[in-house]
Amino acid sequence: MAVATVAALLAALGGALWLAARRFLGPSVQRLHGSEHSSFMHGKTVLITGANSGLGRATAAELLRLGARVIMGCRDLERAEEAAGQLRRELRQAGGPEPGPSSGGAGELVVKHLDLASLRSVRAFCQEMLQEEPQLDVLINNAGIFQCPYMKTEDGFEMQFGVNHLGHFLLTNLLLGLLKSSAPSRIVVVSSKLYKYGDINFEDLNSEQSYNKSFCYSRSKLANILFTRELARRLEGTNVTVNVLHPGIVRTNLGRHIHIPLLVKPLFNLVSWAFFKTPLEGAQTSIYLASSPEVEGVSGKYFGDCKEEELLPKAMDESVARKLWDISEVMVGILK
Ligand SMILES: NC(=O)C1=CN([C@@H]2O[C@H](COP(=O)(O)OP(=O)(O)OC[C@H]3O[C@@H](n4cnc5c(N)ncnc54)[C@H](OP(=O)(O)O)[C@@H]3O)[C@@H](O)[C@H]2O)C=CC1
Ligand SMILES: CC1=C(/C=C/C(C)=C/C=C/C(C)=C/C=O)C(C)(C)CCC1
Repeated sequence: MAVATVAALLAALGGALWLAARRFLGPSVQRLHGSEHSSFMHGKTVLITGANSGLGRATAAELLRLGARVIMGCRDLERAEEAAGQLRRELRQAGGPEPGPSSGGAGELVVKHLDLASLRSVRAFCQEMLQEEPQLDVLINNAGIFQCPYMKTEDGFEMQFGVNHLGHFLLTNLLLGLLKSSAPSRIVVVSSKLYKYGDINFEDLNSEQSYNKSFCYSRSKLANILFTRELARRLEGTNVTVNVLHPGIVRTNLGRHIHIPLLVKPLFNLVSWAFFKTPLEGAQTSIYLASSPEVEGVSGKYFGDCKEEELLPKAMDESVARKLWDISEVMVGILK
């Protein structure tokens, strides 16, 4: 008995040491543009949805470091201002570009209210953008909600489809004119590998007949990819590109709706700490698509770990993409 206990303790200790070594001694994140500050994105204005947390926050931090002017489109202004304050402090401490009248916007961070679960909010946000912003070089559709209980948006859409797809669909469409007049410009869409388990059921897009939270998340992420491919087709010849990515499995707040019993939570935390990407690691493909000259002119493609990847046929079905576009236009009330 004593031998078994000692063996179990030694195994646990060995496991913990191995995990710690993996985290601390493993390769640190390979930053795309080096660890030094640069003016790579100087003069560019970037809008990131959901930039107060996780991948969006890490993407904002890196693009600021590269000299961009970043607009954070967030639903909770208090959380957003808190994140913005931290980002500004981090940038200052690291000696990044100091925003001011002569900086040309470099390192400037702007917070704006945007609730993607409300078409009214999306419209008001875009109106403000069009009034105040003379240019928009990069739009990053990053915000997302994962496996929430059945809920509806202000306009009666199932929440995951409403926020992850429809809110961003309206946002992008209302900002297209500004993106076109700022060309060359880019749109980056954050999807997920879990798209593989989704289907577009046109008969019940709001999941009123049956709701499966995993399936609905996957469906919304498949919609992100179909939207990207249809938009790329529509944007041919405009010098506005649109690409979609999966970030890998990343330790963020996305799992907030997953219920884990209190007693096993520390174990889940340990596992996610050891095996998930950090937000900075997960954000690399978003940063790459937003800023790298390597993808200039590339459009309609799917990326992971900063490389193009193949899609399943269901994500490349042009007739489904067109039908989804048409129905989404009706759902969000875009008048032609
Ligand atoms: N983490 C992962 O492993 C993976 C993430 N992804 C995708 O990455 C993206 C970013 O998620 P991640 O950083 O992980 O998760 P987080 O939960 O950390 O960030 C999500 C962001 O989206 C915002 N958001 C949620 N609902 C709305 C809304 N109605 N209006 C405006 N903003 C909203 C959140 O705001 P608030 O803080 O106020 O809630 C938050 O800022 C998502 O699209 C997700 O699907 C894809 C694959 C894997
Ligand atoms: C980080 C973390 C959690 C897990 C989150 C997960 C598992 C998120 C998965 C997201 C994926 C795979 C999204 C794909 O699009 C827990 C266990 C909730 C609590 C401990 C901290």
